[in-house]
Amino acid sequence: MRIGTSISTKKLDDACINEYKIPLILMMENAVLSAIKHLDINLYNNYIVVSGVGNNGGDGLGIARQLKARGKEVKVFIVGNIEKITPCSKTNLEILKAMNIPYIIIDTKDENINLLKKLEADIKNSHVLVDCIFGTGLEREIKGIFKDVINVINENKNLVYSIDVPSGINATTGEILGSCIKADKTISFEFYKRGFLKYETKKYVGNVVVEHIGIPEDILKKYDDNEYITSMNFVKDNIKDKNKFSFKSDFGKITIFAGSKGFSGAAFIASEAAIKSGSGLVTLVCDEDIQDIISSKLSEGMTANYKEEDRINKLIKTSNAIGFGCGMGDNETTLERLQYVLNNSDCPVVIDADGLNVLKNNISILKKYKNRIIITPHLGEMSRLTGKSISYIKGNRLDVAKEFAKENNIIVLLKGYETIITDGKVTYINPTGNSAMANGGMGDCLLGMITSFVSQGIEVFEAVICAVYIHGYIGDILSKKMYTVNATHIIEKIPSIMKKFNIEINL
Ligand SMILES: NC(=O)C1=CN([C@@H]2O[C@H](COP(=O)(O)OP(=O)(O)OC[C@H]3O[C@@H](n4cnc5c(N)ncnc54)[C@H](O)[C@@H]3O)[C@@H](O)[C@H]2O)[C@H](O)CC1
Ligand SMILES: [K+]
Repeated sequence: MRIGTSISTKKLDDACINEYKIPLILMMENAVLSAIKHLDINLYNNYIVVSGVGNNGGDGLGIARQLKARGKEVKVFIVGNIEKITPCSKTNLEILKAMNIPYIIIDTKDENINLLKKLEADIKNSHVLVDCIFGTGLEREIKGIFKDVINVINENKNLVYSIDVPSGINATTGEILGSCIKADKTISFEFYKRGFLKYETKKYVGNVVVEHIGIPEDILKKYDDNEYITSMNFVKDNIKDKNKFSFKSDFGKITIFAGSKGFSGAAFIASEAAIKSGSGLVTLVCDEDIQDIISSKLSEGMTANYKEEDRINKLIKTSNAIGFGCGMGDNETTLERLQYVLNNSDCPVVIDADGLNVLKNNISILKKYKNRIIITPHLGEMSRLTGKSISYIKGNRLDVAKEFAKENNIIVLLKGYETIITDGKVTYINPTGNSAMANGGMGDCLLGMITSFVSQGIEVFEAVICAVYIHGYIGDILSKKMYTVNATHIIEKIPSIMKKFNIEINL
């Protein structure tokens, strides 16, 4: 699914009108019919539509007409300077008049206390309010009567469904411009709006659905911002099929550097996750004093310790992918080991945890190893790497991740709700995963999965995207029945869920 901004929406509109001669009113009607599908008309009978005077308002007037045509009770409020109504909205208003659908204008010029009271009373007698005050055209702080109307809706709300965006959100940045509708559901058109990715907007957007409104694919491609939400089909298309002539070397030989005294669990989880994700040969390199404990648990994996220099050199040279960092310790030795691995390998290297901690004052070393490093920081690690505060990164996650990836020629996976995966040019947002998974070991499991996926012949960037998706997808399935989902629960499920993704494409 594509992510877009107010600017991309405007570009699409212009291209449809000018290049493809598609009249705006036609796209508006497509938007109206798409929205109707999500207004739960089988459940409810009384609707209120609150429209502005822009095209988002026009969508609302069309929705009111279509609801009426389906036998629903509809009351319409139009807020704003009616003289400034856009041509398409005006057309829809004329049709409403002709159909004798009642509407009330709350004009910016008038004294409106009584009308606000009327709105409040009508909301109380309705089932659903459809919010069409502002869409992607919102451009400044909301004040006066607009703010009053939004407050009345928020204070008296029954169910609120917002069209395209909850009125009050800047669709591009996610900034709340003074006041904003708190929607239960947002029915957005063509793009998942970039602004919805900002954590602070989650309480305003509710559930988001994105609907197509008939914009030709050529135009969408032409104005693509290269930012997407990962879809299940993307993952299915990229999971490799195992054919009957395969050998274990075809499915990725990997080495994982992880663990130290007191942190053997991290090493075990990362290695086990890699084995269960389908790597043919997994070797864990760890400190000698934890090697035996891990060996006894890791039935299908091999282990080596740092004293076995020749073996390690061979492993580094022959691996299809290397995972590095979980539970290794934030110290000089870890940094030396990381540099050794990077200097002597030429496969993709996935770096997490202490592998990232030791990089915090040594970022420049990444630049030497073009296009084959994947870092997987959470917000705290990203803050240490970039020197930017956690709150700044939280508010600008997409841009911070993209900039860092571009600057250092690496793939950045910024963990969190809606994990970001970017190489600086193309960006994917992961929609799977949940808070039941927020516990120790989950990052180690993800490192193992990513390293394994990368080793199996899927393009590196795509492999990372798929691993993150499946990791969260398993968590989502398990969390339906489990209050807490641990890394070991995820690991157990990897083979059967991967099969599910794989079978469905081969049916
Ligand atoms: N291709 C598509 O995606 C289509 C989208 N449609 C819908 O159209 C809106 C965007 O419409 P637009 O007319 O550009 O903007 P708005 O309706 O959001 O409102 C603009 C309107 O409001 C005024 N304004 C802006 N900020 C403020 C403010 N803070 N206070 C008061 N007034 C403000 C501005 O001056 C304009 O008058 C999109 O979201 C979709 O819902 C169409 O359906 C066609 C296809
Ligand atoms: K809206």
